[in-house]
Parts: sequence; structure tokens; C-alpha cells
Amino acid sequence: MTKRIGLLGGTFNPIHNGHLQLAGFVRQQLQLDEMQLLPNHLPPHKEQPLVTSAHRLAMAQAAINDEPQLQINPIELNRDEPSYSVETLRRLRQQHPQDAIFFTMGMDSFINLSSWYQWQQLLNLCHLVVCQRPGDQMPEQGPEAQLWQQFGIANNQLQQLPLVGHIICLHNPLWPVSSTEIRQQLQCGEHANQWLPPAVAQYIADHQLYRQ
Ligand SMILES: Nc1ncnc2c1ncn2[C@@H]1O[C@H](COP(=O)(O)OP(=O)(O)OP(=O)(O)O)[C@@H](O)[C@H]1O
Ligand SMILES: O=C(O)c1ccc[n+]([C@@H]2O[C@H](COP(=O)([O-])O)[C@@H](O)[C@H]2O)c1
Repeated sequence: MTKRIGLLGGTFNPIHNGHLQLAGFVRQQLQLDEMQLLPNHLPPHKEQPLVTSAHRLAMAQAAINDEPQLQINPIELNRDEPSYSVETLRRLRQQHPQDAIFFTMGMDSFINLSSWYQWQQLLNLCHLVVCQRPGDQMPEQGPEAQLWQQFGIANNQLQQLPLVGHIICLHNPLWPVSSTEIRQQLQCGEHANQWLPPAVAQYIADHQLYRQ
């Protein structure tokens, strides 16, 4: 029996309610059987976070304790090389040859997709699910626009999908939050509790993270 598996990769530095809302929305809209968070170890396009992968993983675990529909897949955490999504997807595809995989991202990620390692291979391995994020829109030209024109699928055609190969752009509510803003607030000595799951806010306080 084919399963529908959602993935949300991220640096989660720290994980915030925007990530949880995004994962929950996609899971519900696409009627996914599973939704896995994939914390990366060495983010390919970001400076290495000051906060360790172990702390980022622990915060993600704390965040989903009250979210039984979400799981964490640590597949990227044990590899000492950049967490290229195509490599992760190849490994997951081997583990799930008969399942549909939905790799989820915000629009800010999608508009830079053509800079990802071996990005042309991604749609051979999964579907891409793109969600709206404040400040970014579907491009009208360039490689990402062409990809969307070629592989985009309408939201009313999601019932009978193949296992890979389409881009699904969802019209989600906007969640105006980023890890960057949260880190900045914490550095200034403010709390960022509005957008942090309580267990994550507690973890940050207990371990005195993001103070410098
Ligand atoms: N508020 C949000 N709305 C929609 N998508 C989001 C939101 N926050 C994060 N995402 C998406 O979740 C994925 C992982 O995000 P990431 O862990 O880099 O968080 P971030 O808030 O973008 O971090 P930073 O501010 O440090 O860049 C990315 O695909 C990103 O686009
Ligand atoms: O594969 C790549 O080249 C690539 C480039 C940038 C980002 N990614 C992945 O996209 C996800 C979101 O990345 P980020 O940097 O916004 O946290 C995360 O799973 C990253 O590993 C992947």
C-alpha cells in the first residue's frame, strides 16, 4: 500500500511555531500518512549555526512532544558533509521505493532552488510542496518559474498523484516568523515566546542559548 510521506528539512535554529504550522498545514492539506522533520547538520547555504546540532535536535524533539502527528528523522545528523537534500532524498527513496514523498519548503527556499546541489534531480525523487512565506512570491521568470510552469499541478488535482515529479504550491495562511528574528530578539534580552513552543522557550532558557 502506497504511503504519502511529507518531509520538512530545516536548520531549525531554533524551531518555531511557523515550522510547526507549516508541517501541520501540509500534512492536513495533502492527507499525509507521516510528516517528518529533517534537522540538517551542515546547512548547505548558511553559515554553520553557533548552536550545535545536538541542541537544535533537542529543541525539535521538545517542540513535537505535544504534536503526535509529527516525527523527527535524524538522517542528516550523522553525516559530516553538507546536508544536500538530493542526497537525503536518494537515501529515503531507497528506504521507501513505493511511497510518494513530498518535500516541503517555504517560498524563500523555492526561489533559490536552482542554486541547490543537483537541483534538477529533485523531482525525480519526490514532489516539492511550496508554501507561502511573507515577503516572497512565485517568480515570473528564471529557472524556478520555468520549473513551476513545467511541473506545477493545480490544487484540485492532488488526489491521484504519481510518486514523484510535481510541484504543489499551497495557499496557506501567512506565519510571520523566522529563526533569524527569534535569535535577534533573544540576543537583545527579549523573550520570543509568542512564536516559540513553550518547551523550546524553556530549553533555550535552561541552556542559555542565543544570548550572544
Ligand atoms: N514562517 C514560515 N512560513 C513558511 N515557511 C517557513 C517559515 N519558517 C520557515 N519556513 C520554511 O521552513 C524550512 C526550514 O526553515 P529554517 O529552519 O531555515 O527556518 P528560518 O526561519 O527560515 O531560519 P532563518 O531565519 O535562520 O533563515 C524552509 O524551507 C523555510 O522556507
Ligand atoms: O541541497 C541543497 O543544496 C540545499 C541548499 C539549501 C537548503 N537545502 C535544504 O533546505 C532545507 C531548508 O534549508 P534552510 O537553509 O532554509 O534551513 C534544509 O533541509 C536544507 O538542508 C538544501
